[in-house]
Amino acid sequence: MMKLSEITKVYGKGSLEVPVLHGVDLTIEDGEFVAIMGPSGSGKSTLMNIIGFLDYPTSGTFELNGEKVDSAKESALARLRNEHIGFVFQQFFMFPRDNAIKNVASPLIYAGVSKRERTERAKQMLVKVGLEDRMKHLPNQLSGGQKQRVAIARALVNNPTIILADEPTGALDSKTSAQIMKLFMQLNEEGKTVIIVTHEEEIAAYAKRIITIKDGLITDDRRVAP
Ligand SMILES: Nc1ncnc2c1ncn2[C@@H]1O[C@H](COP(=O)(O)OP(=O)(O)OP(=O)(O)O)[C@@H](O)[C@H]1O
Repeated sequence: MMKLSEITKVYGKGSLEVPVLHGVDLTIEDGEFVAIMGPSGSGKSTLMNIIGFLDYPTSGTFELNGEKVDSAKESALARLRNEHIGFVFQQFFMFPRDNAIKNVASPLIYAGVSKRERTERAKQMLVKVGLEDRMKHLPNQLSGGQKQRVAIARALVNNPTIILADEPTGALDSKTSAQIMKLFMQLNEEGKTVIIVTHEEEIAAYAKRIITIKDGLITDDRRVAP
C-alpha cells in the first residue's frame, strides 16, 4: 500500500521557484488499477516521479507498506525502486543495438543476476507479453506496439509489485493502444498494482479508479464500476 499525505513539490529556488504539487493526499492499495488524468502541466509526471521514487517531495509524508520513505537516502530510494517498481514510458527507451532479450534482461545486470538466468527470465517475460516470435529482433525491427511490449516485459523482469506507466500509449495508434491496455488489465488481474498517467479518456477507461489532478491538487477520485 502507498500512502501519500500532504505532498508538495516546488521546483527551483528563490525567485525561480515553481510550485507544482500543493498538498496531495492519495492512498493506493495493492492490486489497484489507477489512471491519473489531468491537463498538461497539472503535475501528473511530477506525482508519478514521486510515487516511483525517482524524485523527492518538497514536504509531506510518503509511506510504502507502512514504512516511511519520504526522507530515505538516495541509495535506499534506488533499492525501493528496483524492488517495487517497473517503469513504462511513452518513448520506450531501448538500447538500439540490443535485441529484445537483451533489452528485457538489462535491469537484471544491476541486480547481479547471472547471464544464463537473465536470458531465461527475459525469455519468459517476452512470452508473457506475446512476443515469443520476436525475441531476437532489434528495436528498429519491431513495430511501436511490439516495442512497448518489450518495454513492459523489461518492467516486469524484476518481478515488481507496482507497474508505473507514463503515457504508455502516447506514441501508438488506437488499435495498438487497446492491445497494450488489455495487457495492463491482464497484469492487474494477475495481482500487479498498475498506475498509468494519461490525458486520454479512452485509455483511462481501462482502469478501475480514475484520479483527476488540476493545478497540483486532486480534484476528482472515482472508482469505475466493473
Ligand atoms: N525540473 C523542473 N524544474 C522546473 N519546473 C518543472 C520541472 N519539471 C516540471 N516543471 C513544471 O512543473 C509543472 C508540472 O509539470 P508535469 O510534467 O508534472 O506536468 P504534467 O501534468 O505531467 O504535464 P504533461 O501532461 O504536459 O506531461 C509544469 O509547469 C512544468 O513546467
